[in-house]
Amino acid sequence: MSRTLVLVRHGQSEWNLKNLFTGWRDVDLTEQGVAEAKAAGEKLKARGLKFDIAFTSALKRAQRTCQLILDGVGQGDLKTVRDQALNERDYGDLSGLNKDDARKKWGEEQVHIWRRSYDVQPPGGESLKDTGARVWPYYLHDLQPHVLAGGTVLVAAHGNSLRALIMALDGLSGEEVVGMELGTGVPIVYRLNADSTVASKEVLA
Ligand SMILES: O=C(O)[C@H](O)COP(=O)(O)O
Repeated sequence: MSRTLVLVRHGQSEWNLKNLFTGWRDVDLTEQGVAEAKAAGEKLKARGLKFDIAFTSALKRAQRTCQLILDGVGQGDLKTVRDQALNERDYGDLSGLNKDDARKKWGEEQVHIWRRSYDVQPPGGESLKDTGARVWPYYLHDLQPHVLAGGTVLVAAHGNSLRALIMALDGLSGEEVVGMELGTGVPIVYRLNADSTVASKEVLA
């Protein structure tokens, strides 16, 4: 019984590089982002991991990361489910703005609250709580059954959709999640118990 769940934030995107709020805007990976996704595939291959199914978002930076990882582990044709439930948090009116310009306009503290707090919505956008309200049910209904059936499942998604998922998996509070940062292209390997609790977690940094 593998019961393994691998979470990977997409590689660096064009707007990560430009320091712009991205959210649901559909931007591509940079060359560095492609290299990070390939490196994630190599790390997972070195672990001997073989996936039964892959899940990704409706956004191309996550989809390309997913495909590059699958190519890297020699499973380029694996069934991959795309769903916008796994999309990045919707950054609303902040989408497309430069993060440093936003700090100058609204202050460091307000921007940090918008980016990292649990339940404060950025203007016109989703809080992490809102994001979790779509990610967690999707995990429970569509994804977790594959893991509990003994499978090995890849999820290539986004900084905040994965923060919401990890918050629930790790049982973090709204205060604890504020300090959580996910690196681009860094695989996080969970092994679950039969009762769906977490048996182990390893970050392949
Ligand atoms: O949508 C974005 O801008 C990034 O992917 C995540 O941004 P954050 O680190 O500001 O949450």
